Amino acid sequence: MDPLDALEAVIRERRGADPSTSYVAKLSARGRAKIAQKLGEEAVETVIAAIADDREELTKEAADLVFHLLVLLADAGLSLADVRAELARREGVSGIAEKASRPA
Ligand SMILES: N=c1c2ncn([C@@H]3O[C@H](COP(=O)(O)OP(=O)(O)OP(=O)(O)O)[C@@H](O)[C@H]3O)c2ncn1[C@@H]1O[C@H](COP(=O)(O)O)[C@@H](O)[C@H]1O
Repeated sequence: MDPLDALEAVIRERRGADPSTSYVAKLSARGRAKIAQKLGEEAVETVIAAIADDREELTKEAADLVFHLLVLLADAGLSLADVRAELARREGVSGIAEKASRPA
């Protein structure tokens, strides 16, 4: 199984766990605004690592960012499948536009 799909499944399961033993449950219990705030903080930390050209830190912050995005998506009842479908739709749209702009 893809590691992101596996993490998404764990997050869905842990949302209902005991907040004293689960970070996902604890954060989810604090509500959508708090989850979104954490995502924003991780995004800022990712930007700082990128600007500092610190590849090791950027990798870690990117992992934190993706993890918190998955927690937010789960809270909103959305999934990676929804994001993949949107990306595929855009790829389809741009693919059609690219073909249309090519000379016959
Ligand atoms: N991948 C992660 C993961 N990445 C980051 N984090 C947590 O995200 C938090 C971010 O750090 P911060 O210092 O910003 O946050 P904090 O101080 O804990 O919280 P605040 O009080 O500041 O809001 C840390 O507590 C990290 O442990 C994660 N917590 C859990 N997972 C995975 O999620 C799954 C479920 O975890 P549990 O819900 O804990 O069982 C497991 O597979 C875990 O490996």
